[in-house]
Amino acid sequence: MDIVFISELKVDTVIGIFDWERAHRQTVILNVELGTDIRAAAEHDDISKTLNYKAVTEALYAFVSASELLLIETLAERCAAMIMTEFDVPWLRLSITKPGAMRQAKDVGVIIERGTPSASSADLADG
Ligand SMILES: Nc1nc2c(c(=O)[nH]1)N=C([C@H](O)[C@@H](O)CO)CN2
Repeated sequence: MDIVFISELKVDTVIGIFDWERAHRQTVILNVELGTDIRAAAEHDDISKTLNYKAVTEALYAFVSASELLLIETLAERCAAMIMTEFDVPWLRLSITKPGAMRQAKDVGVIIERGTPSASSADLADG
């Protein structure tokens, strides 16, 4: 399995359990690794044969920006479901951090992995 990734996507959104957090947008940072197979795109040098990171980034940005959730857990699950459904991704690892949420810590957040890493027929043939 190959991976297309998006690193340190910054989005301002309404997120948090406290009253003040409902009134001010805060920055969250997302990192996403998307399971895919890049070989057909590489062979044909063709964007239509791969997972277009521009399309995923724009969809993720719009989704997070429009959300108004309490927990980063909920946001992570919903982002994962959206990406897997809309982009037909069989496996992903996604982290969301909320820098500055805890002044004692540089960063806090969650990391989730969802789906099953796919082995292509070529992988299986490679042994
Ligand atoms: N596991 C979590 N813990 C906490 C969350 C969260 O979303 N997941 N959120 C908060 C507050 O909103 C916090 O960010 C404010 O400082 C606290 N703990």
